[in-house]
Amino acid sequence: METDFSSFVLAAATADLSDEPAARDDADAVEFRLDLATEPLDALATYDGELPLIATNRATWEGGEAADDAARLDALEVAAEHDAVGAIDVELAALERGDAAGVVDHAREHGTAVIVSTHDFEGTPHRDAMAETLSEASRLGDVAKLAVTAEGAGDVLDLLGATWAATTAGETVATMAMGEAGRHSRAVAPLYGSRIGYAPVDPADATAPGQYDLATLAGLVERLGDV
Ligand SMILES: O=C1C[C@@](O)(C(=O)O)C[C@@H](O)[C@@H]1O
Repeated sequence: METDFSSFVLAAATADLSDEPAARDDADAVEFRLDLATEPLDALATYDGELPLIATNRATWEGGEAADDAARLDALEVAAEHDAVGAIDVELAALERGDAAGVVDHAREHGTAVIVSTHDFEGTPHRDAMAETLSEASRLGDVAKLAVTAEGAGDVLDLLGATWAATTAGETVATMAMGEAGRHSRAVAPLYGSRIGYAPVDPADATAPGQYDLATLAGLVERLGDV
């Protein structure tokens, strides 16, 4: 069933679907990193957990481990057909290169939401550039996701500003600043409109720099949301 991103979705990010029972108390979904898993399609085929899945098969050129070939996108298509998969994640760069349009169409035919993502592992782009990236991604998918690398609090402010501006313009976005300086963005970005947070069940299994563990992020988001 298509995942609804009209309110915040906390995703337990993992390469191992056997994490799902441990994530149930705190997460709304599981992000299954196919690129980090062994035999991911077998794991998907036998998945019988309660939480809906977000299927991601991140290419090496975007910080993941999947080879840049047709098999990467084929696996995402297979994932999109699975009932438990409520959303797939496709890189904006793959869509701009013209590789991934078929995956998006396929997901839509199967009632699966599409997250269009961009990662900057070097820094935080200028606010105008972030705004442009988010609006282009939201034109192509259901959620526009932008993960940047913050070097200081100013970078986080820029990201939060871009998040709020996009949200008030009617875009559905998910944003986070990677790295130590950006860590708190993961807790506060939902207050500015970010609709997805990612956290590993076990901090040793982080899928990006600066992530909180799942229970910590769930607690922070909940308490900040109460104000
Ligand atoms: O794109 C994202 C966001 C992320 O990079 C993060 O910073 O939490 C973690 C990834 O697993 C996920 O696919």
